[in-house]
Amino acid sequence: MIFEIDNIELYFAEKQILNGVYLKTETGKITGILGANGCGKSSLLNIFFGSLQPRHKLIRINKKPYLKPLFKYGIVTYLPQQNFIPPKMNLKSAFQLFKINLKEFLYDFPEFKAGKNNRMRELSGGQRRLIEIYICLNSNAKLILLDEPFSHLSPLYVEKIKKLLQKLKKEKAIIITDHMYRHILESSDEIYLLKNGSTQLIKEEKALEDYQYLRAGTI
Ligand SMILES: Nc1ncnc2c1ncn2[C@@H]1O[C@H](COP(=O)(O)OP(=O)(O)OP(=O)(O)O)[C@@H](O)[C@H]1O
Repeated sequence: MIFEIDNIELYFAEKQILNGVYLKTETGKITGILGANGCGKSSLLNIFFGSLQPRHKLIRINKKPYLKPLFKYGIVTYLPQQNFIPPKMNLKSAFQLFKINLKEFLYDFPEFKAGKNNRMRELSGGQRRLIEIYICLNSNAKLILLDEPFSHLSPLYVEKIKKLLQKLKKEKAIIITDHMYRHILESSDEIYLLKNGSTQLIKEEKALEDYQYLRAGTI
C-alpha cells in the first residue's frame, strides 16, 4: 500500500506551521522524519492520523483520495508523544483492550512477567513507553505513526524495538520521528527533513548538515 500526504497547510491562529508539505511512505518501508524542535513533526503525524484538521490537506492511499480522518478507516495506529494507556489500567488489561498477545510480549520481555498485574502508573516512564510502542507496532494497522519512540528507552530496549521494526515493516508502512537521529538514520529506508514548513527528501546524510539540521562535521 502507498500512503501519501500532500499539500498540507497548517496554521495555529495566524502563524503558519506547515506550508505545502508532501510525504510518501509504503508497505515495506520505514520513513523517518527529522527536524528541529517545534518545526511541526507531531502536527504532521496528527494530521495524517486525522486528529488535527489543517487548513488544507490531501491524503491518498494507492493514489485514491481518503477524505475522512484516516483513523476512521481503521488502517492507522498512532503513538503520540504522551502516554495513551490510562494510568489505572493494568498491563494485562491493556493487552486485552488492544487485542495484543501478552504471551508473545512476555516471551520477548520476560522481565515483565512478575508485574503483569501492575497498573501502568506503577511502571517506570520507559517501561510504560516500551509497552505502548509494542502495542502500536503489533496492532492490525497497515500504517503506523511513531512520535519519539526511542527517547525514553534504554539502549537494549532501543535495539529490540529497532529489530521489531525491521521485522514488522514487511507487512506495514511505518513513519517514525525522533531526536535520536542516529537511530532514525539507521532504521529508515527514506528520510524527510521538515524545515521552514515543508519537507525535503534527503538523499545523502551529508545534506542534513547543509540544511543545518546537524552541525557541520557531524556526519
Ligand atoms: N495546539 C496548538 N496551538 C498553538 N500552537 C501549537 C499547538 N500545537 C503545536 N503548536 C505549535 O506548532 C509548532 C509545531 O509544533 P509540533 O509539536 O508539531 O512540533 P515538533 O516538530 O513535533 O516539536 P518537538 O520536536 O519539540 O516535539 C510549534 O511552534 C508549537 O508551538
